[in-house]
Amino acid sequence: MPEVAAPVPGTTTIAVRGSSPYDVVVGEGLGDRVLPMLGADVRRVAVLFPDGLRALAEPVVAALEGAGLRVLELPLPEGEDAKTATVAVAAWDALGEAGFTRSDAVVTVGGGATTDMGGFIAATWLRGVPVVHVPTTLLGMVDAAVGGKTGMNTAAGKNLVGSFHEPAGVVCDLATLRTLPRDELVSGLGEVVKCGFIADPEILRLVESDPEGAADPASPVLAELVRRSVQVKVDVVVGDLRETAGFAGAGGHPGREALNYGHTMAHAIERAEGYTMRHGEAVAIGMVFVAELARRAGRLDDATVDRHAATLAAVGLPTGYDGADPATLQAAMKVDKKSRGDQLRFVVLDALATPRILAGPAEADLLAADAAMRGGAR
Ligand SMILES: NC(=O)c1ccc[n+]([C@@H]2O[C@H](COP(=O)([O-])OP(=O)(O)OC[C@H]3O[C@@H](n4cnc5c(N)ncnc54)[C@H](O)[C@@H]3O)[C@@H](O)[C@H]2O)c1
Ligand SMILES: O=C(O)C(=O)C[C@@H](O)[C@H](O)[C@H](O)COP(=O)(O)O
Ligand SMILES: [Zn+2]
Repeated sequence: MPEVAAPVPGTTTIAVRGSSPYDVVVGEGLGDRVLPMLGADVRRVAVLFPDGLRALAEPVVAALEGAGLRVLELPLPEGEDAKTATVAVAAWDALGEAGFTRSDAVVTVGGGATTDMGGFIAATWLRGVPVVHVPTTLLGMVDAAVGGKTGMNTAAGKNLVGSFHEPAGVVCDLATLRTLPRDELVSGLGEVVKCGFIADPEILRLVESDPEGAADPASPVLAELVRRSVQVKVDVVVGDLRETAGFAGAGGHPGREALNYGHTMAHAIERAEGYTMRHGEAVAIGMVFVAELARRAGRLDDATVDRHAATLAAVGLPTGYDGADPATLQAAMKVDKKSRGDQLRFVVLDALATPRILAGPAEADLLAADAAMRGGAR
């Protein structure tokens, strides 16, 4: 039985109390927290990481080997290049060759692309083996590693193949953010700001009052933003893991779909740009677009709409896009998972922290919001 690690001072544990409960720990120097999360029966672990992040994966590998587990290292391509069927097949082949069984597990070390793909491989191997995520980007910590959405892209679009597979635990070691390039950290702030708009306005206040601290891995402001954003995500997913509440009409709140705020347009832009734009940057633009759409549809007040671009720009996120034409973006949005038949469905705000669904918006409103998006700063 692995020993339970003593709490490190300054470490926060956020319990995810769903049908498969697990903890998200946030703090510094948490390398020893992975082992106890794996469970007592695990004999062998596949550690998946982008090849360029070997230095961050090695201490995790050493800790597992030091505890007597056998480790299979599986390097993945960088970033979005990992989220392909070819990479999934190669990983399944490697697990098969090594004879991985249900007493074995997966650990991911990397950004959201790595946790998405590693989570998908864990979800599909033998119909599901345990996975512990060690996110090393801000975006991975506050969003991708938590909540069990896993997946990859196909030629038709972003995240179109995947599954819900909750992790056995998530270790957010803030020390890993020190090597993260600033642009990647700022990209993660796109999802942080999203959490502020859909659920926790204190996040917006913290970002607006100290945008420098928000982007500084050594700042207590960033640590507080991580804790608050994880809490937002946890609160949403425990109520609607499989994203079905929006259709049950749960008091108008769209359930897990709320976390998709800004993502309908973001995923369309990412696809149009061949996945070269960072996800959090695309989400920032997507939120500006959908706030404008909500204004045009008479759903959201001017001050809250304008706050989107102001807050995002304060941390250096883009607020406009003038690439692919409106028809191309609209066609890409049609394959979004929120669509039903030919009808586009968007998460909009009716007020701050009041996410709701806007189904089948008027074509004139879509075009006006698109035009407004093209006027923003990149
Ligand atoms: N499953 C979900 O709920 C969910 C939520 C949000 C986003 N996502 C997905 O997450 C992905 C984006 O994740 P991301 O923004 O973390 O990007 P990413 O995983 O592509 O990582 C960005 C880059 O940073 C590098 N990197 C990671 N950690 C580092 C570190 N500590 N030091 C130096 N370099 C480091 C990576 O190798 C990569 O090159 C997208 O595919 C998105 O769809 C999933
Ligand atoms: O966890 C969720 O649910 C989210 O929607 C979080 C998003 O930030 C994330 O980008 C997610 O992968 C998008 O989901 P998708 O179902 O539109 O692929
Ligand atoms: Zn996202």
